[in-house]
Order: sequence, then C-alpha cells, then structure tokens
Amino acid sequence: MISKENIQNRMIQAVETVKRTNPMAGSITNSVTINFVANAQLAVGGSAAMVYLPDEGEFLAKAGAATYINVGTLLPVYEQTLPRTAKVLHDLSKPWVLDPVAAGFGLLRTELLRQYKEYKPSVIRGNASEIIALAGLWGLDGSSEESHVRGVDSTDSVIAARAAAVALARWTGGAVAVSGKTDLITDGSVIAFSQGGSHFMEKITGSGCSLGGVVAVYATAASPFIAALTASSVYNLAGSRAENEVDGPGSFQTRFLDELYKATAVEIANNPFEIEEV
Ligand SMILES: Nc1ncnc2c1ncn2[C@@H]1O[C@H](COP(=O)(O)OP(=O)(O)O)[C@@H](O)[C@H]1O
Ligand SMILES: Cc1ncsc1CCOP(=O)(O)O
Ligand SMILES: [Mg+2]
Repeated sequence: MISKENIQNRMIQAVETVKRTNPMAGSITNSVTINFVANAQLAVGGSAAMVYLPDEGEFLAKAGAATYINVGTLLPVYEQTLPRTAKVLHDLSKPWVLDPVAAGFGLLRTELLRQYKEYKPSVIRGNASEIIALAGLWGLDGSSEESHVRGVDSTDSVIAARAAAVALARWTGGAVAVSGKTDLITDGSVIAFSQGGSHFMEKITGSGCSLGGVVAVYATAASPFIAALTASSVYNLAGSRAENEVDGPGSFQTRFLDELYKATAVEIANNPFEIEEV
C-alpha cells in the first residue's frame, strides 16, 4: 500500500504547483453557488471560468487543464451542453470532476447522469446519498444500499456509501470523494478518511459544490485520488480554523475563504487523515 508520507509529499507538490501556475479549471455548475465555486477556486490559487452553452462547454473542455461539471440546477440547454462537454473530456482524456447533485431526483438529471457512466469522470464528488444513488443508477456493486435522496443535502452516513464509492472508483479508474463530518476518499484500492471541517459547513450552501470546483483545480496538477484528498484536506483545515473565529454561517463563509487562501502546502498535507486498504 502507498505510504502516508508518499501521499503527503504528493499533496504538497499539488498545492505548490497550483499556487505557482494558476491553472484554469472551467465549470458548468449550478446557479445557486456559482459565485462561491469561483471564489474558492481562486482562493486556492486556480483560475475560474463558468459557461452554460454547448459549444462553450466544448471549448472550455479543450482549453482548461481540468473541468468541473455540477448538475445542481438543470436547464433545457444542459441536455446538449453536459453530454457534449463530457464527450470531449473523455475523448481527450482530460481530467474532470462530476458532482452528481441530487442524483435520483427528476427525469432529466437521471438521464444525464446515466449517460455519464460511459464518460468516466476522473473524480466523482458528492455527499453520501448522491454517491449511493449514482452507483445504483449505474448498476454497480455496492449499490445495494438504498439512497434516501430528498434534495441536495445528504440523509445517509458517509460510511453507508463506502461500497458504492469503491465500486464507482473501480468503474471509472479514477477517484471518489464522499463528503460529510468525516470525508471518505478512494481510488478503489485505498481509502483515506479526512478529518476536520465545521458544522457551519452544513449551514452554508455551496460547501460541497465549491469543494468539487477545488478538486478540479488540484486535478490539473495531481492524480484524481491526490486531487480529491488534497481538496478535502484544505476544506477540513479551513473549516476548522474558520469555526474558531466566527459565531454564525454568514461570517463563517467569509472567514472560510480567507482560510482557504492562507493554508500552506505543508499545513494541508498535515491535516489529519487515516488510510486503509480496501
Ligand atoms: N458536520 C460536519 N462537520 C465537519 N465538516 C463537515 C460537516 N458536514 C459537512 N462538512 C464538510 O463540508 C464540505 C461539504 O460537504 P457536504 O456538506 O457533505 O456536501 P454537500 O454540500 O454536497 O452536501 C466537506 O468539506 C465536508 O467535509
Ligand atoms: C440548494 C441547491 N439547490 C440546487 S443546487 C443547490 C446548491 C447545493 O450546494 P451544496 O451541495 O454544495 O450544499
Ligand atoms: Mg452537494
């Protein structure tokens, strides 16, 4: 099994490369949290660009070093934009991150997410209910757990999504990050459990969506597993630090962005995590 020290060295490299090179990770994301996603990407050292139209999605997929696709608020145009963008990413073997927000909810969302099985996202990032629902939709092992999707917030525990996460990662050959109080990140053979964060992260909209955007930024500079773990670690570190300085969700969001910006590569790699073999 890969050593913890090796993982931490690769995390440091990813963070430093991003801070030095300001890589562009474009997004097609939801209208609720679009601004927060862009701000989080900028805070960690990336560059952001958001589009809606099919040809612009294809352009972004070619131009960006990685791409983020989040299905949070669908519009009719996405019926064209999402498959066309994902096809370019798949055909060019470019890293891309999928956030299957509210998987299992509505016909268009279900149909689009079903198509994504063949386009194999490099990282799938979602909460437990979304990960369980996506594995079910794709007919994978580990989907025997029933998702209790109600909307965009999870009603399942992270550990209940473990088998689904492993099955999804094995199918894509990439990584899966399941968020919650403790985050689970796997490439199908190793699982990392990343600690930290804040209860305030459940009280602001977009902590999960923006995490997906930041995974895409790190995916420009690291493997899917390292990118997902590095993003989860900086979120957990920044969340814990921000919580100590504020007394409510409004000021938390502002402080959280400051802490994302201030976190150093070594601090991020040293945020507590455990690893185990699957
Ligand atoms: N109760 C909690 N305690 C600490 N961190 C949390 C908690 N809930 C969520 N987080 C953190 O918030 C971020 C978003 O996770 P989550 O809320 O599960 O995503 P989503 O917004 O997609 O449902 C992750 O970094 C996760 O670690
Ligand atoms: C509230 C809401 N509704 C559709 S997308 C969205 C944002 C969800 O953001 P997150 O999953 O990061 O909390
Ligand atoms: Mg979410």
